[in-house]
Amino acid sequence: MLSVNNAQAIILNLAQPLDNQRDTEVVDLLAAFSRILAAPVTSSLDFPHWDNSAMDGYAVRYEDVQHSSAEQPTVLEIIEEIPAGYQPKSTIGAGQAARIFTGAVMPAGADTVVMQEKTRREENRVFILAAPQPQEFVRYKASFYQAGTQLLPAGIKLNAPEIAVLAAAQCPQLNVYRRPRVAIFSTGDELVTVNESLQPGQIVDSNQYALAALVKECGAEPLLLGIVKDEPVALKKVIIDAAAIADIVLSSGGVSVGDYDYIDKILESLEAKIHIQAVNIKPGKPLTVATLPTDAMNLDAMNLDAMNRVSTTKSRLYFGLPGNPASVLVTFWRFVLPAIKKLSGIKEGWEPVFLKVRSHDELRSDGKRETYLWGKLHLIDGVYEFHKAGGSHSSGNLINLAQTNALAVLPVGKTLISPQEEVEVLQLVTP
Ligand SMILES: Nc1nc2c(c(=O)[nH]1)N[C@H]1C(S)=C(S)[C@@H](COP(=O)(O)OP(=O)(O)OC[C@H]3O[C@@H](n4cnc5c(N)ncnc54)[C@H](O)[C@@H]3O)O[C@H]1N2
Ligand code: MOO
Ligand SMILES: [Mg+2]
Repeated sequence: MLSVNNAQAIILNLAQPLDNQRDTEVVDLLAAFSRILAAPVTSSLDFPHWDNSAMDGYAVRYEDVQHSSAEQPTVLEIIEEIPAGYQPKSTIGAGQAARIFTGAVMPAGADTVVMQEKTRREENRVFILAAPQPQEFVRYKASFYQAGTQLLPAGIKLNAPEIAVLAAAQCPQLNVYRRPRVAIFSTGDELVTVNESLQPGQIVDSNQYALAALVKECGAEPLLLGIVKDEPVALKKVIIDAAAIADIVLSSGGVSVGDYDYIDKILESLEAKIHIQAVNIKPGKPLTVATLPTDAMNLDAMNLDAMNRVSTTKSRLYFGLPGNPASVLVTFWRFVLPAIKKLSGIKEGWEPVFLKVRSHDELRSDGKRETYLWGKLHLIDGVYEFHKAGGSHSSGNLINLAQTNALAVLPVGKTLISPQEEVEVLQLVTP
């Protein structure tokens, strides 16, 4: 059976980034938070914009003060006071200084700032009580960034530091990738919505909610197509509809070997190319990954409103996730999330990041499949420790996944991780 790593490689190869021309939109700076920059940004401003002081003190000529000490202070005449936001008028000559404040423009002639604490003031004279370093406490024009060079590259996520940089560079609007559109539907005759009363044999379609939340969490737009019966005609229609409006299609259920598991057969009838049908992972083994040829499905003939057509790419990535609720979450985190990241325009860092931590509990697997156990990372004296969730780790049990934030991984062949032993974990929620 296909290993988890090989499955990940196949999926990342299939996921193609949005187009950096067509699949973009212009948004205001504040709305750009957590979006993906679609075009590099260059500024015509230097940073700092001009030489300025890093301290409250005195702007001096280094050559005047280089031999100063508490015993033999240098005495300078103060010829100007320069607060922040003020353009200095005079040039500092031999034996002269300017009173200056943090962030204020350096006056011509001065090359060094002496911090206030190393001076003594007597009316319009200042006593320099210690020799500074040459150019000390001057933040030189363009020493942080040079105008005309690249300020930010395309394909990065705009977090608080990038938003601040863009504000400083006076970029009120940004060109970002549009959010990837992810169609979601659930399959199963036993499923009802949260509002419907449960009849014998029925359960609530929790997967749709789980997937909607996961898709939102990674910055994509969920398109909810509801519950579809285990019925080939209805399933075929929803797959065609989903492919017409989304970049990625996610279904849950119907991918195993049961008589009512139709997904793979319908994909074949739509001339989809099935790349993966099973992965050596627990939970989540019967995972289907396919590409849907949009032209073969005759989407154009469906007379869809051009605005509803989201992409001119020749195929859609389809994930038929296994129906068990724990399998849906685990396969999303392990396989779908990297694909959405790559599609979203992010340039790198698509793969999941594993941390090596200490396990608080004994972790067991039959060693046959790469096994994921859910639990919580606790910080103990600054070191992360994995605490396995109590209760059943059946893929049908959703309840004890609540309030977890990590998945511990037991590789194939590993049947036991003892308490205090090291384990690799996938961190799910940033603490
Ligand atoms: N003979 C075999 N049977 C099964 C195998 C196998 O290899 N041979 N694999 C098992 C594994 S592993 C998994 S995982 C499941 C996958 O099943 P399907 O993808 O076909 O999903 P369903 O049969 O439709 O449902 C499975 C299970 O999940 C519940 N479910 C389905 N959808 C939802 C939903 N939207 N919200 C909440 N719960 C849902 C459903 O009621 C079933 O209990 O196959 C095993 N069988
Ligand atoms: O692979 Mo299934 O998700 O173990 O139950
Ligand atoms: Mg089934």
